[in-house]
Amino acid sequence: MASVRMPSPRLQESKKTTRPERPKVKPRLPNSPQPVKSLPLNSRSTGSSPSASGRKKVEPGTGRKIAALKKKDTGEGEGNAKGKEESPYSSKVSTREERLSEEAMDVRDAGIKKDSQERYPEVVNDAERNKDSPYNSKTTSRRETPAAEEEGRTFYSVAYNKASPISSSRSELNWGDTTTYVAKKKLQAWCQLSNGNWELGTIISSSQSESILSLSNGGVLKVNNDSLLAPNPEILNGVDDLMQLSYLNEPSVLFNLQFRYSHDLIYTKAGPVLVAINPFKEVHLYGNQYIEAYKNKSINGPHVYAIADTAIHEMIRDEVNQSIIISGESGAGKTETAKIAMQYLASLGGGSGMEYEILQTNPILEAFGNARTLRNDNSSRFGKLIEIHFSATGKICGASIQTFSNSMQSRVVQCEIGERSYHIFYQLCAGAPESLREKLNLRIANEYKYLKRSNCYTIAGVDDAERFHLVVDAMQAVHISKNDQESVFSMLAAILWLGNISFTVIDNENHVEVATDEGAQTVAKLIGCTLSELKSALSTRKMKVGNDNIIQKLTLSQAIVTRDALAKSLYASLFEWIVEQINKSLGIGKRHTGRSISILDIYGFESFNKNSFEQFCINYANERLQQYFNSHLFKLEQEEYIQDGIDWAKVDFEDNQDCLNLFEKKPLGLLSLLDEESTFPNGTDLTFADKLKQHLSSSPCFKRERDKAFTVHHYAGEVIYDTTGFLEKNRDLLHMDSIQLLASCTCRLPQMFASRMLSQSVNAAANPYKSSGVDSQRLSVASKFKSQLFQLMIRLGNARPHFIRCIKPNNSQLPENYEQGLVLQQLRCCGVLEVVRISKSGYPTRISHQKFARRYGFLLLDNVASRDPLSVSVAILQQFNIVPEMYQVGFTKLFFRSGQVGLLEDTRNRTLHGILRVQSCFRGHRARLYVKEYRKGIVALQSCKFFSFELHWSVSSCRKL
Ligand SMILES: Nc1ncnc2c1ncn2[C@@H]1O[C@H](COP(=O)(O)OP(=O)(O)OP(=O)(O)O)[C@@H](O)[C@H]1O
Repeated sequence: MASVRMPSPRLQESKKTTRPERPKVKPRLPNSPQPVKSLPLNSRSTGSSPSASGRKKVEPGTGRKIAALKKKDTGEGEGNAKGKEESPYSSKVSTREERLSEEAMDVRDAGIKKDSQERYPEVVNDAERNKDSPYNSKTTSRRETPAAEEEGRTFYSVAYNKASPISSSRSELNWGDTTTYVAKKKLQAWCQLSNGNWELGTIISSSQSESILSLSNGGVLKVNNDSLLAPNPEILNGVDDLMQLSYLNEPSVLFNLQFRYSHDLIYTKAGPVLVAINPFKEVHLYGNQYIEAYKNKSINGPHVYAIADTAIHEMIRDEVNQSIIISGESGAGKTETAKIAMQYLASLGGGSGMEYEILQTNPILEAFGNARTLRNDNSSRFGKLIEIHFSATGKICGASIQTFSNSMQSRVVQCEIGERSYHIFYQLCAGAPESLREKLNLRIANEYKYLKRSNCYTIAGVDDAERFHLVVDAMQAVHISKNDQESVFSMLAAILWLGNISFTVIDNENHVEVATDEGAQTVAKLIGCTLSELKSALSTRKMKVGNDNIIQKLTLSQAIVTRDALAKSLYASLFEWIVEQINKSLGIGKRHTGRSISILDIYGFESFNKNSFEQFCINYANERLQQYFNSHLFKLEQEEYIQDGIDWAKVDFEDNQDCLNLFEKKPLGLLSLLDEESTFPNGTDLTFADKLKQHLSSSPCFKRERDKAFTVHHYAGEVIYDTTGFLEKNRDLLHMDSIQLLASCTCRLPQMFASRMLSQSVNAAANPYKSSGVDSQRLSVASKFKSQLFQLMIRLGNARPHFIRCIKPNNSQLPENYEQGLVLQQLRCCGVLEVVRISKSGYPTRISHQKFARRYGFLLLDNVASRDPLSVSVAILQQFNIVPEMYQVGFTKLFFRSGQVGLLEDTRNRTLHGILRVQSCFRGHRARLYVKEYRKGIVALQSCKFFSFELHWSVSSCRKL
């Protein structure tokens, strides 16, 4: 943890010159008793208050508008809506006397409901129905909900009480010294269960150190008081920005997201970050109606559209490039989110036809770069940055795509049981027309050994043949000619047939010869070489020893490695070539302004039971992105503080430079040592692991493990890497004989691939990590990845970022299933909790002086009617003895440390609660007096009537007589 205490020359300068004088806050007089209109401050009632502590104002009506759009989309009827609005309060049956005594309470509840519905209509209505919500605990009575913000309401005076200062140690709720109160009021708190999940429990008894809580399943739990965390007021359930939470602890963040997710509100802001939870089902949040609504600003709740909208407007207004950085683990929804953002940009910047081409790149890239994995049926095995360029008038005029991959090609020859190779292979086998099938000698997928190994050929609900036609159409749209398309399909078929090539052992030393079968013959035909050239390239190796050229026969295992390396290399080159063709087609038009919006869809941090080279590269990339993310967030915070003239030097932020040094340092960093070991002919995964332990043990982010493993302390947690396969994957060698084979082919694509490989190996000669011998060592995979990453960081550095963090709620890819532990782990990994932490360590709650004065001014003893909001605010801070470290007074706003406003809010609520009690007592008393008088009057009247009746009776009886 690096505590950043930078001198702020800009701040100091502004202090001298432009800065208006900051209000002087009188030092607190610790021992002077302060009469304050409140109940004890250290305690809070059952977590419910209409807090306005949030930094951002909730847009009134946003949810209602979303709900209205949803209804329009789904055709939901009016009756339903009415049903939803039914209040549990309206059905309450009570006697007149009860109603009289509860009048004050009813007014209060109505206030809350009105306030809630105005602020979060969709959430409040649903909340009432959602009995399973952890917030809707049965033990929490609505009657305990404190009063709402209702400025116009008149209150009577309240009992005075001595104020307890809000101490710095109480930034989170501390139960220690409020035990009796806590137990008596049935307060709630977050407690962690043995399975790691958090639950909201009701405190039934509490001592100095421990509390006993009752849980929703009827069980009880004894926990240490220190482990209890404060819940947020109920009114904050489902807020659309986590920063609005008074208590920014993990369970509160988790449950707020869950609350929204359960209402199909999959997007939530975490300050500057958009959190998107994968619904794994169709949610009615997209389409033209929504695009129009976001465009017209008639709704502005958190959404990918809102992010894209901000990006496009800021690009035009400030003439600054923008980037939308989407990350998350596999299956979290990054690719879908990227498509949604592209859809919005295409809709806003469309008109030239280019937007259609850009959208058509998706089916191509998905076909060639996505595959079914155990975690995602449509998993992208590469990262991509799509940069969309705009003309001066804000119209799309071009785009370019950059891809990032670390050994994506290995999937071509091997993938796990139940997974698939790249979609395009299955699409080609299923959808190629007859003429193409004949030309390529195509078979069905399960006749190819490369596809057969994982024993998975189809994906539920996906028609590969149909997809093939979509890919062909998309290729057409991005101007890949019919000839080129055919060449691409020939390469794909050649790769498949390569896998079917078999070898015959010809001597005792296990040397082999390529069998002259259908496999070899078809490959030779498809790439345009002779059968003998192919056979020699796959079964022999030419070597130069001194001045002599020697031909060495390969053993079976060497031949298989050579064949597979050729297949992988062909696929990697083919993918690169396709991206290049797309880029040519999307080439930037003449009306280019130099302004762009880049969408980055990149794999998130990964930590599995077994972590290999792929996770090593991915996590390294994420460390870089995290540093960028942190420095950006920190910068944003800093800007706001400076703008308001407050001292921002007290904000800490997590610096991951040590971890980056561990990866990047030369010559003794993980990447350098990996490249060095990869070039040693005798280097093995074990010698690599030993070298790491020998040289890097002093790094704070490195830990030795047994055998071939080592641990890295990443920003998102510790990951144990197993070095098995590291060297081979990093070398990604292609035998020079194979390159020469491709160079000698008559077909255009293999020729082109070969010349590129040769030029890369020439360039690599200038690289200190070049390989020796005749093998073509292009740049090592890790080095190539690192240089791609540096290019990416340069591009991002020139743009203003917008972050979207995708979260996978469960591993089964099922809707309505929210696994707390899984979500929490991702929130940590993707930096959402870091945002929250940075905010917590700074001053996350910001309230304008006007709003603060209006909300809390009535608590002051003095008459403040004539005073300006700033001095009212300062007076409130003084009266409540809020410790100066807990807040800063800005020019326009007050900045509070986390939890401070929650405490102030409690005071306000208790005060209002007291007022209501006094009101109800008074009204009860008045009502009783009234009833008494009334009864007296009736009795008097009745006695009169009785008298007159008696008189009447005696007169008429007399008459009868
Ligand atoms: N907004 C959404 N609405 C509906 N379904 C979604 C949404 N986002 C994602 N999904 C579902 O989740 C699946 C996985 O999403 P996606 O492929 O975008 O994940 P990813 O994060 O890109 O994964 P990977 O890193 O493996 O490529 C999609 O195929 C889709 O079924």
